[in-house]
Amino acid sequence: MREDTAPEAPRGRGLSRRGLIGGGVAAAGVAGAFVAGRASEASPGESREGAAYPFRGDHQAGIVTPAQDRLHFAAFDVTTKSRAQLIALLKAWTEAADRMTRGLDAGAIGAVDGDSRLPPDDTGEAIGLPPGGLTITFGVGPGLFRDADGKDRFGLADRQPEALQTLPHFPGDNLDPARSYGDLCVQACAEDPQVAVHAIRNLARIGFGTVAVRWSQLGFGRTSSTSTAQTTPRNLFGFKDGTANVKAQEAAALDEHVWVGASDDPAAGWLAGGSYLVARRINMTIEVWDRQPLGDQEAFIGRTKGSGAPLSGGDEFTEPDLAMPGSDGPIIPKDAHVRVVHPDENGGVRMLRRGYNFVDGTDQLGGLNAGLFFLAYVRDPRTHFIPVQTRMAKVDALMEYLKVTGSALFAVPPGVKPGEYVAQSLFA
Ligand SMILES: C=CC1=C(C)c2cc3[nH]c(cc4nc(cc5[nH]c(cc1n2)c(C)c5CCC(=O)O)C(CCC(=O)O)=C4C)c(C)c3C=C
Ligand SMILES: [Fe+2]
Repeated sequence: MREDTAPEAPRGRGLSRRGLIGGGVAAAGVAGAFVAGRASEASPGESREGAAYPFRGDHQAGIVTPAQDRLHFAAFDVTTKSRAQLIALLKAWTEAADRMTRGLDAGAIGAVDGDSRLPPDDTGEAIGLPPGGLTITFGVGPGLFRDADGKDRFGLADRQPEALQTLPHFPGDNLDPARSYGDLCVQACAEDPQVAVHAIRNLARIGFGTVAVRWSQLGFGRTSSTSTAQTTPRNLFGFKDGTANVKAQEAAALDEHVWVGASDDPAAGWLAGGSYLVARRINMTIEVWDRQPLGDQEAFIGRTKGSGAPLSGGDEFTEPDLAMPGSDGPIIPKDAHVRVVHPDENGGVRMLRRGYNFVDGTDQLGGLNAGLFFLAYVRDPRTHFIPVQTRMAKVDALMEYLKVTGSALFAVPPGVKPGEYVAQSLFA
């Protein structure tokens, strides 16, 4: 077995590296901050195929990191009863994730250099590919703490955050349990779908016998910007999405709305510097939407389809004027999405959205099985998500075109410091 002694300076393909040509990847720094763009002239705030983001830092990468174009998200059930085995898995996942985000093979031996009588410690489909801006973000679900009968599973029950509970049933929810919940989650984002899939596949492989994939979701065409340097992408309704998102540059807003504070929950001090991740698989009835007049589509959203400007005027980044009168009530209708979810109508709360479009083939009627895989990071789902979602489900004009088929909530531990493993503070 060969040791990979210099992971920061990989030694070529067979040397457990995938596609490194030159340049370097810094070993330390803020997780998710831009480190190096080898294949391109990427600048801070932009995400490119050659980019590599440090896995370790104060916060996990993949939250404020400029949203990459591709997603593979997986939720896992923990199948072991052993706390030691669970911790061993988290250590192994940490090591593999750290390596893969550098563009290295998941294991030190690699996909093709090992003993031919043994399975390789990397699956090989990312051979030759650059790091692809890969970030891997881990979360823990309510089921990790207590089983369905409320029994403590791993001696963690007294550390379960108050806010980490199964989300309530909302009007419009049509949940498939096979697309919902989970004890652990992994969000892999990259510019190349093969890099994201490779990451999830190898983590699932490493977890064999300890965890089992419960559900997973592929996504494309990020439906949010998380950096002011990014242009705003479009969702499958054709509208710019992410304009008013919380962005990486808004340090005060991140502290107020995204990062869990040290005194937020006395039982869950381990989560300080982390966040909560809401995942909702939202099917969109594309074909019905496509038959709506342009003016109606814009009224449902509250913004113009072309520029993304609010119906009250200005450009994309002009604040909506919710009081401006129109010919029949306010110019931004009372049930328009941007009004219903606007902070001014929701006690000032904001969220960091990081969703992706999905198309999972066609349904039985020949319609696209498509929609938005909604991901949002919030400081507390009880204040920052549940009330907004409740209001949306009751009054939002968009709801007629949406069906929520999957739902999950995870606590996302703080960043992994050098020498630590992911979620170490939970087990300390
Ligand atoms: C409960 C939270 C939200 C869900 C669920 C949700 C679903 C959803 N949204 C769109 C399209 C757009 N959303 C936009 C803005 C926006 N959406 C939410 C929350 C949820 N959306 C918030 C908090 C905001 C920002 C509001 C603000 O601060 O002004 C927009 C406008 C552009 C933008 O600001 O991003 C669009 C378009 C769809 C299609 C959808 C479900 C499939
Ligand atoms: Fe929205």
